[in-house]
Amino acid sequence: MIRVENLIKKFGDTEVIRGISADFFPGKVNLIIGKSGSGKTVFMKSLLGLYDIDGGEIYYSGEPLSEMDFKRRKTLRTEMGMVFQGSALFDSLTVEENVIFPLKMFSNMIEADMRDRVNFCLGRVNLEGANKKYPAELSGGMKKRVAIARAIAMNPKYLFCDEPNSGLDPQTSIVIDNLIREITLEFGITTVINTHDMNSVMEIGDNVILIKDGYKAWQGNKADILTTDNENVNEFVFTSQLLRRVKELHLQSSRRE
Ligand SMILES: Nc1ncnc2c1ncn2[C@@H]1O[C@H](COP(=O)(O)OP(=O)(O)OP(=O)(O)O)[C@@H](O)[C@H]1O
Repeated sequence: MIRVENLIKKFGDTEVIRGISADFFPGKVNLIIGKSGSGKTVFMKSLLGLYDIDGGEIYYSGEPLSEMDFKRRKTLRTEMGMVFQGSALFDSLTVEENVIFPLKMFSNMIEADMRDRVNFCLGRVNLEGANKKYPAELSGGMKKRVAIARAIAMNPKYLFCDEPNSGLDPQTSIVIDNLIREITLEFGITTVINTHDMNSVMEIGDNVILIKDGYKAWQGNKADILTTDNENVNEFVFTSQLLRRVKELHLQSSRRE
């Protein structure tokens, strides 16, 4: 579990994250949504310990991040998987070399066990047999799946994904969303995803946090989105005609029941 208490992050005199508190539970997909520039990336980088924060605290399984020394932070890093925008694979390495990379860097496993783990992870993302391919030979969706396989190679407790669907078509996005959700549930991972993608929110949003101008403007789940009268949610989520219509129909049918 990750607990964030009254997180504040400034750049110079400008407060970019303005007192956000939130709990992220294991086995749940937690989505951070918000307009461009609202603070999603700064929030996630703060969680990862990439920024020194200016106030508040982040707890990993109850342990304050600010009190972790270098050695403890390094161990924590091995408990985190990351899927970056654009997949961030090493182009000169094969699929299996990409996935084995964190194991070689951070584990003491023997080579045969590492190979087994790589094959398990590639199987889990339905990429059996792709071991010897290079990223350039893969589609965008396949690259994302390799990135997910690499992110789970170390059996992480926490998984962070920054815009995992960027550059993917809607159908492939759903495949990736569902894969992340299945893995989150199956391995009891605490997953935090930054996204703009409303399809993702309605598909896998167990716990959704809307950030506006650096503060938490709303929190709920995908079902709550259809019923809330929070103006910030409606402004952000229902800019799409289609979603607005879906919400109207949903409210009409619940009034009839
Ligand atoms: N290193 C930095 N120095 C100064 N200001 C920064 C820095 N990084 C981000 N900011 C500012 O913090 C605010 C939040 O930025 P952030 O990147 O978190 O937004 P975002 O919600 O992730 O946007 P997007 O969806 O476009 O990625 C912005 O006003 C941005 O200009």
